[in-house]
Amino acid sequence: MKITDAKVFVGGPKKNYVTLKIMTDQGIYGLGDATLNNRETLPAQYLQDYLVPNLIGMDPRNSEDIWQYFYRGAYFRRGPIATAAFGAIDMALWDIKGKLANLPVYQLLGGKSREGAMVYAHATGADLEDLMDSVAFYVEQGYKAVRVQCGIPGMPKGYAVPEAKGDNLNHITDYTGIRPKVEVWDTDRYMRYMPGALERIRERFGPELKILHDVHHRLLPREAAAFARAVEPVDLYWLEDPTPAEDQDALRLIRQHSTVPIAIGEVFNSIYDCNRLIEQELIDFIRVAVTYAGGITPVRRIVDLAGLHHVRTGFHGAPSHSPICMAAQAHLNAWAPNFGVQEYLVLGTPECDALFPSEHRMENGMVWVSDAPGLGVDFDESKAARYDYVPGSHPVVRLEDGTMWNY
Ligand SMILES: O=C(O)[C@@H](O)[C@H](O)[C@H](O)CO
Ligand SMILES: [Mg+2]
Repeated sequence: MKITDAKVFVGGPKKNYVTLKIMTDQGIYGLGDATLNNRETLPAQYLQDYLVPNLIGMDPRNSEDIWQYFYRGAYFRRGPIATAAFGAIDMALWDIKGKLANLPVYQLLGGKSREGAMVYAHATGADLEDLMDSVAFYVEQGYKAVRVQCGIPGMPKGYAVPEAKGDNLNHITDYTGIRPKVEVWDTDRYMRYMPGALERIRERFGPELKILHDVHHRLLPREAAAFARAVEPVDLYWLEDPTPAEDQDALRLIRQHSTVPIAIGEVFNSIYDCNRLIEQELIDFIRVAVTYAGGITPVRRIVDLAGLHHVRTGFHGAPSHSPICMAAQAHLNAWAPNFGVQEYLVLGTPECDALFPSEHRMENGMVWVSDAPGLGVDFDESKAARYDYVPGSHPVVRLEDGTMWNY
């Protein structure tokens, strides 16, 4: 069996999805997602210029060797542009493998450990009252877990939250131009306000709701330890990205002062970003994405390593991932013995569903994986032609005096 060709598409409904389609001499094709949020053209270019020409003629069944060939073959290792491109290839090869075997990918991983996989929604609010409405909206739809973020009084231009009340959809990446919007951050205001706000959410929604909160890497280690201690009474499901991702030792200080579960990893792109945190049991949830971390092959290894150390999965699911990445994660979630939760934002516009037809379903706060062979997502090329690349950007954040800070 041989790969005969591969095509890269960039575009989508209000998104720049990077979709890879690998064709074979047996008529079977595979699909992968290389969307690197707000830098989408770069993995596309890497695929087109280097990886696709080398793929042609390879046996698509050898997904492990192909992954190693590109990873080691690059000489310069890791980095999200490369791993997003490798990730798309790897997803497409698992898709082909499943179609060849006439089995859904979760069967190739070891079958189902559960039926539905719990997801968490993003509730956001310009202020706490607005956030409460947003949480109620998701609870009414049956979500069991909700991430909560709201504006901080006195802090201008928010915190990855809407500026206007009632605008509760998460659209962090802005497609009105290449120059990022600037948010303003004030740690003191956040530290004073947010623990009490989280307690009010717990009081209003009761003990059952799983409440998650994302700090977006903005606290220094001592501040994060103090914050984690302050939110202990809230009984959070997780506290996400409390400190800048590069300083892994920062998490040790948090551990010494609090038992709040820590989730990290959405900006990681290899097992080498995860292994110390997992082995030293400094985290409770690993948040890699199948696209950014290089595909199903390496992420399965991360999941197995995590399982040895009681670390559960909580894969990234921001709207920048196409339905193909979300499908790959749905298969891993169905299998993983140490599954925790899956982040889920409403992608399912009619336009997106038409471009990526599938039988994967979201109901009652759970994802129900498709039983179709392979990843179970198709791609309608005839509809892809109507979407072009639209320059966009992720916001940046500065302190009030102008100092650049961590998003
Ligand atoms: O946990 C999340 O989904 C967020 O941290 C987003 O990934 C981030 O704002 C990038 O848009
Ligand atoms: Mg996050």
